[in-house]
Amino acid sequence: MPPTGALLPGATPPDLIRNFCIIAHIDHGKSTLADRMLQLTEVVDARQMRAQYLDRMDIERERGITIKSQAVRMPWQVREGEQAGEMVVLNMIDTPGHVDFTYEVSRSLAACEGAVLLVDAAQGIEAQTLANLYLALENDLHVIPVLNKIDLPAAQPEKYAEELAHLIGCDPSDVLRVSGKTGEGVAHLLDEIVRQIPAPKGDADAPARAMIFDSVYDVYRGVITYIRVIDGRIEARERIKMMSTGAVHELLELGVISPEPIKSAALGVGEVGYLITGVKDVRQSRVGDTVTINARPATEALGGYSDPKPMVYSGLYPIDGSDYPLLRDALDKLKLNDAALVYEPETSAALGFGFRCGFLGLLHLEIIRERLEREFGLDLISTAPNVVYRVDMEDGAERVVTNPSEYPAGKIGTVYEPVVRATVLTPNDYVGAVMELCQGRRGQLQGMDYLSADRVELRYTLPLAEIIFDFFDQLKSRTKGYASLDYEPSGEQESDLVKVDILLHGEPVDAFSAIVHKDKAYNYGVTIASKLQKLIPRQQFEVPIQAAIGSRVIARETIRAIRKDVLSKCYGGDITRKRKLLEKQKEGKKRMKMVGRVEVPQEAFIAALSTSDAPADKGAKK
Ligand SMILES: Nc1nc2c(ncn2[C@@H]2O[C@H](COP(=O)(O)OP(=O)(O)OP(=O)(O)O)[C@@H](O)[C@H]2O)c(=O)[nH]1
Repeated sequence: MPPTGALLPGATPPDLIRNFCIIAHIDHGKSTLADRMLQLTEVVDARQMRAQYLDRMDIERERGITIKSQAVRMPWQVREGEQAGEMVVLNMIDTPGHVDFTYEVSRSLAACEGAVLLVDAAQGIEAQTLANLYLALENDLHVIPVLNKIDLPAAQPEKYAEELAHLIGCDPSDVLRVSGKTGEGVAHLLDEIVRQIPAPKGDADAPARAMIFDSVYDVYRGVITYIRVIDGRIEARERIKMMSTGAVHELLELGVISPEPIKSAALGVGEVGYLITGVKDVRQSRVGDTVTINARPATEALGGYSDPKPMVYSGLYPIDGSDYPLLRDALDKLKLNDAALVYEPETSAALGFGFRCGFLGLLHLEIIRERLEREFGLDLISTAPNVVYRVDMEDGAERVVTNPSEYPAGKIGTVYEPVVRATVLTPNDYVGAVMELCQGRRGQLQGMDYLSADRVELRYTLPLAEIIFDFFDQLKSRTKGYASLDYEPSGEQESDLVKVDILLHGEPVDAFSAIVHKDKAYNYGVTIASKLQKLIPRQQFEVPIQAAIGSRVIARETIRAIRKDVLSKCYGGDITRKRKLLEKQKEGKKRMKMVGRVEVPQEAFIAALSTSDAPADKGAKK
């Protein structure tokens, strides 16, 4: 239902606009609540409604997570209170909830004046609730505390209202209660959004300034950029300018999403909408950048812009070497929609041609890999993920290492590794288990607070490298699933790191090299060596498998020699049968990779890497 009268896009007075987002821990019901709001405000009618309307990507819907934020304009007629009967425009900005996408969350928040802080009434506050709340407060947002899922038999609204009120310093009676599932309390919440969240303020006469809070590549339209107008007015058919690069673009279309795109002649102060310029790559329309009008440009960009920086690297290789060009094309396509994805060609003696790719985090890696396999039909091997190391050489040179096999030889001075500030929320009973885990991962306790009688917040500094392996799964299993985790980058620290090489018959296998802490080197070496010993078939000569730091061997396994005579079974004189067997053996050899003189089946690499691989961090889901 298109908006009417004074509420047309481009002609809505700021005091009739409310811009808000919903922030929540994963699975606390943000998408479901958003769906109910779409229905109640009648922008989507019941027939069109499908679960999680706003999550457009298939992977998002299947995994139930939100990756790309979207903004929807919802006209709402206030039902109760002083403003009853009045029409207002609510712009809801859906934010991603995972730590990998913190930068996108913070930009979405900056486009709003208020936030609905949604907490599952059966779970209470979780680590991400806190992290998101802090982000919202940093952005000066008005926060409306809301308990969701009050229809659940296990809901404890009294207890958690108390907890929430304590956290944000309000009265427990100010905590709203809704059910995204049944719709209970949602109309009241919309009224409260209008009543509590401040209207946008901006200078309507100033040169235009709009902030980009999302940008999405569309096959048919090119890049669709989501903006929030701060000052002035953006008119359709103007030429716009990106303030970070100075690039000028023709404006092909301007509009709002409600929830399908509706074209508009202009967007004024406080409005949220989209623009299309014909650029083909989201890198030309970056989240956080400021858009202005070329004819009358603003002089100062809005603050807060920063480039996304990859935190985790992994090599991606096609299992079938002839798929390499396909993989390159697929990465080129994904890049159009993902300003944070970086990659460059790399060759591995063991795995052939592939790409070293940089990601924001493990979930990002997993999503990209899954899209490559699913949307482009590729079969891939990914090497164990690693973080970015900085190495100061004794001669004063500095190296940045994104691939363990490029770890410099020679006189190494100091090695630095990235660290994160992690927040773990856990019931009291598991504090010991959590501390043990964090200490085992070289964590340093920074602080500890009781949120309520039985819930504790622990703050740790941890090396990122220790988290990207099974940390999250360990945390969950040691706390019976009760603890939650959130973390953010926090610089780097000096560390006692070494590179462990794995040698087959004296030849290093680059795909298995790893940079690990000195104390863990032995463990890594033994694990990989014994795994390979089981995976590699016997050869015609004895094959030692060694783990080494430099020239010092720290672990060794041996594959004993065997002489495999395939013809021994064919004692008869049938020459065609013999030939067939020899052919078959040749076929088998094609699937082998030669490492020095050793034949290694492709499967051995896959098996060894997939188990030493971080177990797909289930997106911090459960
Ligand atoms: N009983 C009940 N279940 C709900 C309610 N709201 C959401 N759920 C369920 O909770 C689960 C998570 O809901 P989502 O809306 O996908 O959660 P989300 O916060 O959007 O999750 P992410 O997008 O992954 O951050 C789903 O299985 C929903 O069906 C509610 O009010 N009551």
